[in-house]
Amino acid sequence: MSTFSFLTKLTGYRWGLYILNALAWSLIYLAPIVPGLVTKQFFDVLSGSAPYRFGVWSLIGFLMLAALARVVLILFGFITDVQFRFRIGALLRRNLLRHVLKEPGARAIPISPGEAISSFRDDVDQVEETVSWSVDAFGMTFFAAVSIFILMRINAEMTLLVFLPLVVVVTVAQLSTSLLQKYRAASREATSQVTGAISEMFSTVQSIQVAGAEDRVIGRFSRLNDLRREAMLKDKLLGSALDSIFSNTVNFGTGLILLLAAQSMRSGSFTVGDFALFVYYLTFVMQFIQNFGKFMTYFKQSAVAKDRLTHLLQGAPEAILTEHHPLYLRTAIPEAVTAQPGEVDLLERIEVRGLTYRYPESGRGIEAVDLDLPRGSFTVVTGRIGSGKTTLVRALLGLLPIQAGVICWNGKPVEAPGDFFIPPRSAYTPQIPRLYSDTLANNILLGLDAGEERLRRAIASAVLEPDLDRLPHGLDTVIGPRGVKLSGGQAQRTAAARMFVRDAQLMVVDDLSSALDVETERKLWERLEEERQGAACLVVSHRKAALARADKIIVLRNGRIDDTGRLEELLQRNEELRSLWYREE
Ligand SMILES: Nc1ncnc2c1ncn2[C@@H]1O[C@H](COP(=O)(O)OP(=O)(O)OP(=O)(O)O)[C@@H](O)[C@H]1O
Repeated sequence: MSTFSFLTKLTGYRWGLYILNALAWSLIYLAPIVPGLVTKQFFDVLSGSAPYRFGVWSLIGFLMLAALARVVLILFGFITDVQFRFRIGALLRRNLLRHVLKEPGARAIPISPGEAISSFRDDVDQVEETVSWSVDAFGMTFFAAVSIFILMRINAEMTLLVFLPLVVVVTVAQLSTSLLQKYRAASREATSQVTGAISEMFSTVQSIQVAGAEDRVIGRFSRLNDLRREAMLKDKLLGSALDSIFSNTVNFGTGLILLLAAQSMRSGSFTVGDFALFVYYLTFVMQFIQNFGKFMTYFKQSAVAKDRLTHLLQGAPEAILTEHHPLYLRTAIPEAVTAQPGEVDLLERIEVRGLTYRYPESGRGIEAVDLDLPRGSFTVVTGRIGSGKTTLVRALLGLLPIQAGVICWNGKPVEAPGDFFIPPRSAYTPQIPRLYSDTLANNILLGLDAGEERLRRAIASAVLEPDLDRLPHGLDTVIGPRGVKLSGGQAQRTAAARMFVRDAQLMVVDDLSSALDVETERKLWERLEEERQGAACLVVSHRKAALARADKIIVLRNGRIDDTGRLEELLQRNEELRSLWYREE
């Protein structure tokens, strides 16, 4: 999509407001035409070149009125401008965020969070700025056309001399914009790198300290800042050089006009009023030239911004960015519709055939995995480190975009696993849980309206009660980055409680071994058995307590199924399982 059609589609979100805005700004830019003519009349009256029609005070009154009208118009123009640009900026951010949230977890954003924040903030601002400046371009062009017409009628030769610099400036700007575009992209990139580095440093403070890497990290940060300074300097220098060319070319034109006007006035072909009109309009023409150049620069810069925003889409159609959706600025945002237990198709059986996902970066992952998860089953996926266990559960749940294979729920193919495998159909305890700076209860519920009893049951199933007693405010203790820091095991059990409270029909648990000692693990599986009410469990584990309980064990090796069966059979015939089992011992 070209930058022009991108901006047009975005503008189309609020055509009415845009037209109102363009109208307001066109009037604001056209407004000086009237005081210009009044000024001309004023001087012609004073110098006796025009008949005395209005008194001097009426002329002053006209000028005041024109100024007042312009002030009111500018006020109106600012209101329409702010209303319009806020809406298109918000739409762009909304569409991007929605796309990011819909992507499978592993593909959410192709850059660091810091860089993504930069892009959401600066690139969207840039696009907003360009669309907003387009109305100024219209207004200024109208003004230029009308004033040229009036001035040409007075003195065509001099008028050309006023507008000649314009052609020069526009040409220079056009020639240098590709260079400016390059510098702008480099400076944005360098800024993102710095923001990204800050975000990485803050999130890994402990690792940096443990590794004694402070000096190296600061050194790298300093190098990134140097690169940014260089890139910003080039960008700003070229921008300012262009600005200065714009204004000085016009100043040069002004000088020429003054010389020519003096000569014609002496010869009597040019009145004082004409002179006043030329000088008066010239100020605005200067503004037009500078601002038009600025608009063209913005336009080029928004091409860079658009490319960076498109990069965040990771190959999805660009049209996503400009899709029209409600923003709910004045009305309440509708509640998200989530299915309740009992409203979804009750699980009978999940069948997975040929599930394949290979990480593009390493070429490793899983290949042609088949899986059957009947209602009430307890399936354990096991294998060595790196055999593909996590990849398998994440691909099944739609957290990785599967490259081949089909997943069926009760015989019906699941089109978008990421949207489908959510509570109350499924719930998941990942290997590395994320906790938020909020109370323990809110971390478990995450907005779910579950009631005290269900929450207590989930905590018991996750064997989290002993930890609860030790927290200063129990369930109301603030945990996470800004609160009490939980141990790795406690964090994982909190994540398990988060899964249990959702009463899902498929429960997926990725390796709880670091969260549980042998005794606690036994308790957890026992309580799960009592509470799960027929839910199917898919558990990644190499621990005996889980393997011994499994209806079926799936042994993965190098991303493929090595064998499947019950523990006793596999211990007899599968070398891989035997080595895992006895290593545990
Ligand atoms: N983000 C990634 N990018 C590239 N390769 C990856 C990525 N994540 C995992 N892999 C590779 O894919 C393979 C399977 O990884 P996976 O995490 O599924 O193994 P696992 O059996 O769950 O290991 P563990 O027991 O350590 O959890 C490994 O060889 C790993 O190196």
